Amino acid sequence: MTDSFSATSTETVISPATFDKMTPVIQLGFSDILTYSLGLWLFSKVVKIWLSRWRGTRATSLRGPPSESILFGLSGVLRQSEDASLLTERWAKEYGSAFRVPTALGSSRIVLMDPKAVAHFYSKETFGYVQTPLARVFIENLFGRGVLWAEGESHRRQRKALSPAFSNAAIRRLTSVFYDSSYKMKANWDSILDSSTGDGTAIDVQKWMNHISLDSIGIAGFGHDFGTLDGKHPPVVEVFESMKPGTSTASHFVFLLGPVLPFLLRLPIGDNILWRKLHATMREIADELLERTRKEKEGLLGENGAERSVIGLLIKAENTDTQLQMTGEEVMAQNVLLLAGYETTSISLTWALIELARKPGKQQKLREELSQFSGTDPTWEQLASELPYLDSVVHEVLRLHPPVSDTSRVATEDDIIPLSTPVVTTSGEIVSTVVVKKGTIVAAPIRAINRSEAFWGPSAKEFEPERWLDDADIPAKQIQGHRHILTFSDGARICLGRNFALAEFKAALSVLIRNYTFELLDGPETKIENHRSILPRPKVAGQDGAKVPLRVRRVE
Ligand code: HEM
Repeated sequence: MTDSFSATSTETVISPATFDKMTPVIQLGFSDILTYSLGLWLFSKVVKIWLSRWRGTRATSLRGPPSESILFGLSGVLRQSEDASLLTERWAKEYGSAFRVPTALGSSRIVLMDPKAVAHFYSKETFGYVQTPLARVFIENLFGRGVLWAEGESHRRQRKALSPAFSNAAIRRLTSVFYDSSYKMKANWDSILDSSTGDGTAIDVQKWMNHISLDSIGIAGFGHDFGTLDGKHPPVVEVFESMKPGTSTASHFVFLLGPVLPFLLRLPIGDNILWRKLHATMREIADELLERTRKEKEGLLGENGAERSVIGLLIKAENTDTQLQMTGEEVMAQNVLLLAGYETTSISLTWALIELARKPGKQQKLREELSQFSGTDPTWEQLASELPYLDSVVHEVLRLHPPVSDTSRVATEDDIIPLSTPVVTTSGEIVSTVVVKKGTIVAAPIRAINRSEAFWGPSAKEFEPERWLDDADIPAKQIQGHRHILTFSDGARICLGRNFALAEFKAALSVLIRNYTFELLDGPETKIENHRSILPRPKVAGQDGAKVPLRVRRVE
């Protein structure tokens, strides 16, 4: 038998040119990817139609905005829009609180702006509605098969194993970590102010909120000090800073077509390369930190701190309950905490300083509430429940600027979603339930709901912390989630770190506001834009990169 690939066979020696032709994967051009994608999509469409006819039941034919592109539906329009939540809110007014939005390649997704529907949707998280194939590939590529990736029973087990590390007792113990980071930042700012001659000085607050957030999650999450507040520049910061997703044509295509063709995410093109780099860096950090924590558990290292960290507690609990135990791979995949804890909190702190700089009266009101603490810091209990204006400011920032703007899931089975307010279908029928077929993408638009006038009244887009002190019976109270906002999501996947985030947010803000005043350089009307990063960040218009310079003065 001749081996046709053997270079020793004289009849079958393959020339370099022939070899090139035999390795088409390497030569896949953009048009090839598109052609294959369209072929696959057509095939999946035919199968879907065939399956739905075979099953017999019919989905509710919801109304919605018309498509503007055969290839991308309205995905391109939403992506280009400065604030997609305004479009969502407008469509809800026009088509009702459940409507259909055309997406790539003739597909669509159902958007729910109805409280009963949203509560029903979240109540079926991880069983009836699960991460979309695109999100699943993305999460697995980036973090591995941790709690964010898992569904159903596996998700429940991982959550239960992680929960003690986020209990009130655990967060109370971690509060000193948040203060330590905030005071390290203060020492830096004081020396910047000491060396400046003018009336206050311009400081890029976003950079410092990133430092507080990264050092805090390093110590509190993994028992490791990244040292950014001590002037260190660890590789993870470089990777985080270089993340500017969505800027190349290839990444644009992957973003728009990925929801229907998730395999595009596995190709080494566009942002996929960046995400892989981020994954490699996070994996390296998690490896190192876990190794250290394990050694400390075995008493090989004398440092304290690691055993009270989230991962430290997880490792300590290893072997204590076989039902809840995580595999080594699952513990590693909890590196998701690094990104989850870093991005969201630093963005929220930055927005708090921007909003308070826009409204100096409210900044002063907060300072007055905090003035009872001089020479001492609020305890965890005081932060949690004894400072109503601080609590209002924090929740108002989280309502107005949710770092994650929606929850998109795919139905694992046919479902009937109840509505509080009936909607009119394409045939003019009035329905108070929506029949959804298995495989349909359904979304709760967090940002649009949090900022909707229908729920929060005419001042919904304004920064008004006072609304949290007012016990008015507004429609927003029909929304579940954390304190009637969806910023931390809801249901089985509600943010595990929300109490951690709230303690850090409040501790850091209390130090900042007691010690400094903040002003936008060009006045309260300074334009703030979106900067594309892992999650969208604020930036002062015209700045190069995600910079938010504010004039900082010492409180006299
Ligand atoms: C302002 C700060 C934060 C916000 C707005 C926020 C928001 C969210 C949201 C919206 C989700 C749901 C994601 C999804 O279902 O796709 C989530 C999940 C999660 N968050 Fe947070 N988060 C914050 C801070 C934190 C912190 C500090 C940690 C940890 C230290 C953390 C850990 C997690 C984890 C582990 C999950 C996954 C939960 C699960 O899948 O069961 N988060 N967060």
